[in-house]
Amino acid sequence: MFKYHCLNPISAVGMNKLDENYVKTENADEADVILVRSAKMHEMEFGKNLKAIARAGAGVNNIPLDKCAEEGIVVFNTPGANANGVKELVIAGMLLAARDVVGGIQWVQEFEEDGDIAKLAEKKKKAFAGTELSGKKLGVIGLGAIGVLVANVATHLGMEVYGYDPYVSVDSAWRLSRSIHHATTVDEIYKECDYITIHVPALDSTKGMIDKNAISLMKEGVVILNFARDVLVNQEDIVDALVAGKVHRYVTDFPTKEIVGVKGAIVIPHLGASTEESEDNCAQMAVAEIRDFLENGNITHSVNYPDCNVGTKADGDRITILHRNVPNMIGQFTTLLAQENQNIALMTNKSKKEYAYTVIDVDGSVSDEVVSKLESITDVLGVRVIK
Ligand SMILES: NC(=O)C1=CN([C@@H]2O[C@H](COP(=O)(O)OP(=O)(O)OC[C@H]3O[C@@H](n4cnc5c(N)ncnc54)[C@H](O)[C@@H]3O)[C@@H](O)[C@H]2O)C=CC1
Ligand SMILES: O=C(O)C(=O)COP(=O)(O)O
Repeated sequence: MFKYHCLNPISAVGMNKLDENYVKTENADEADVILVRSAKMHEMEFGKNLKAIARAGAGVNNIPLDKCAEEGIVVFNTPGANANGVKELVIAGMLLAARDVVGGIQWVQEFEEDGDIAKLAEKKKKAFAGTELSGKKLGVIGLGAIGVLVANVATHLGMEVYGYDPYVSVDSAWRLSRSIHHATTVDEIYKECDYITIHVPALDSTKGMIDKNAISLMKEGVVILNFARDVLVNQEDIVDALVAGKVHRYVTDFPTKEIVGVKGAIVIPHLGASTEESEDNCAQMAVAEIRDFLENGNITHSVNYPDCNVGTKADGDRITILHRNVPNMIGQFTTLLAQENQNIALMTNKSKKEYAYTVIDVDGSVSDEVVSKLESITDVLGVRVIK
């Protein structure tokens, strides 16, 4: 029996895939697994039973990944599961920036009842007119799940698309339309493009990347779209650029006290992934990941431990060990199991940066004493036996 706790509401389409072996708890301290969307977890203390955190979504900057790794907690996300939802809103954002659709709708709503709205609209409409996307240059920074979709669809709107991502994955590169211009520096995007959209994670290396220096390289009247994270854009600098007219529109999915109410800012209340489809996709993927991890020890889409898939367990016990990626760990595990007269049927070890994961299937059953001995090995961070 596993206990799960939800820090945000998670779609029932996913939650319904948890069977009778899973029970909900309102007490995070006793949970085996926590499901979360954007709730901030940095200040949380984690209970001793916690084995996994599943982020039903892409960005994991709300979760203390290293602290979790050190406490033997595997953190998962759901790559690509909400990318289409975000892509569609980015396109809407570009259209809202191109013409003053929002201003026009507000004007109609505020119209006094005794006037001739049809006649007045024809006089007034020039105030809300704009430009078309077709023929404009779009720069996409970050060609992951979302960036690739945005880049490809923009080509169908007649835009000339520039893409920049020095770490692009092979999968993303395969998915990218051949007509996308490969920018080798981010400055090329800043200098050439009429619309610039960012789709990178919030990391130390990306925070504040759109600042006054970056903006100074951009075209007069550029449109910047940020559906990734507020911290990627220096809030003071973007406000100054909007006030000065250098940036025509800043479309963001992240309200901050600095940007709300600034002329030229189109601020959306973090709706990128808030579609039925994205919420269902994320929840289903998150639940599948935690079930496979808790029931079989397999890791898929972890952001702090290596992925590792050894299939379902055979008749004997399966030992899973989370540990630091340092020499002689496997030697110590196998020596200990040999001393305990355990025959190893299967063994896999995977590593990712500072952390590693070893799965060992034995023919027999593992005692609590063996688990304690494994736990006491230096650099071991978590041991579990799946019976
Ligand atoms: N508004 C919303 O509701 C949503 C926002 N997001 C945000 O969007 C971000 C991107 O999401 P996905 O595309 O799904 O993630 P992803 O991980 O598939 O793609 C991120 C891409 O950024 C690239 N990258 C990293 N550093 C870079 C740099 N300095 N310059 C250029 N490229 C760089 C990576 O190589 C990768 O290809 C997430 O991290 C999250 O913060 C994601 C989903 C929903
Ligand atoms: O997946 C992401 O990174 C998002 O920003 C979506 O966040 P949400 O699940 O809507 O709170």
